[in-house]
Amino acid sequence: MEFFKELLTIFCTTTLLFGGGFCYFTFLFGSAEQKGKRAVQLSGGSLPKEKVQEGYDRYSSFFERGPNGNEMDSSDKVPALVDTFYDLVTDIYEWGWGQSFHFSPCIPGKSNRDATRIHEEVAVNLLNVEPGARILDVGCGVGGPMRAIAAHSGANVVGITINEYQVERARAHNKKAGLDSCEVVCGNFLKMPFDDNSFEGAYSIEATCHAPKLEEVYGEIYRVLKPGSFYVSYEWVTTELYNSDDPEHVEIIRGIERGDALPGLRSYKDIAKIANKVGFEVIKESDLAKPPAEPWWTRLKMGRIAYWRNHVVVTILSWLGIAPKGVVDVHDMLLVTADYLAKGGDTGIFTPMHMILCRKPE
Ligand SMILES: C=C(CC[C@@H](C)[C@H]1CC[C@H]2C3=CC[C@H]4[C@H](C)[C@@H](O)CC[C@]4(C)[C@H]3CC[C@]12C)C(C)C
Ligand SMILES: C[S@@+](CC[C@H](N)C(=O)[O-])C[C@H]1O[C@@H](n2cnc3c(N)ncnc32)[C@H](O)[C@@H]1O
Repeated sequence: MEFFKELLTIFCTTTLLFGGGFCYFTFLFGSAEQKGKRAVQLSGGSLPKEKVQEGYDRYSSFFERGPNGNEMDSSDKVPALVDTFYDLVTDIYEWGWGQSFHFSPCIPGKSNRDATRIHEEVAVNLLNVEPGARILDVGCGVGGPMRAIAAHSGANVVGITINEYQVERARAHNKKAGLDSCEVVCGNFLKMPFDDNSFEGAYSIEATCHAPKLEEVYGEIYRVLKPGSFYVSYEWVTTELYNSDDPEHVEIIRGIERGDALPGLRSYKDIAKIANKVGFEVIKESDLAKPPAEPWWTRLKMGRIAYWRNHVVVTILSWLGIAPKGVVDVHDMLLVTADYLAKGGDTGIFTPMHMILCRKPE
């Protein structure tokens, strides 16, 4: 009898320890840095749970076909694929990165959250808009930048994203923040549902890199801006250090494209030419990653241990049937992507913050 009692005590203690440990791991450690999502809430966006694996397989097979091993070259398919990509990654991004889906230079003594906000405020400061002005966020994600920019500038921000799930998330965050100066629309930025000359400013943060032809999205932004107003963009580009004859460079850039749903990274040299082509005057252009800015990829590298912990959390949750099947593959893809992005930063061949400031002439 005594023996059974002891056995029961050992069993209960072990269960408690393991169960408690797992919950702690998942709910506390596994929670979003900026409290957007928790590990147990990971979903496949607008995709039904049972379609997540299929969505991932469809996404990854795109990069195994076509010229250069990248079927994203056939541009009419890109918006739908980008939409699927954001169904797959939005929750993981929010969980592991926060509500702003972009990089920013590290600022010694400041948190990642502050450095992110400052990078967003830099963009709207360049637009020179008055409080109450109507401005456009091209490719707004779940609205991290939009909320920071509306609060900082007093402008009314309209965001557009192709992904329905992001619209839902962004609206919920806006409501929670009590920001009625922010509005979110679901649509394609290559064909925007807005009138000509209807915005007093526009910005895009690490979003137009998804456009197969930059002139299409820049042309649309030009159309909806009022004459005399400004547009600022943070572009993902290859830098002057990129050498297309170096197989290591090519591998890094392909790795970035594959893990970030990009139809093909452009060279920094193309951006101003395209802006001019659609009618913009180019006021300023610079790579915000250049010194004295501190490396933007430090944050990615610092997170490596956390990403491996996340891998364990995602694997267990998927095995328990809490997270959809397929989430493990998506997370694995992001693990690899993080390495390619950090290599792009280390070698200096890639920047996610090539800034261009344009003006629509009067
Ligand atoms: C602008 C774009 C997205 C940029 C970044 C916000 C994201 C690029 C790579 C993403 C991540 C990589 C590793 C993930 C990690 C394995 C996981 O555990 C937690 C989330 C990551 C850190 C995730 C977060 C977002 C990124 C940094 C592109 C798409 C144009
Ligand atoms: C990396 S996220 C950046 C989001 C936001 N700018 C931020 O910094 O948090 C890219 C965004 O561009 C959007 N996007 C990509 N292609 C699009 C398209 N054709 N039309 C509308 N939005 C698009 C995605 O849905 C996503 O919201």
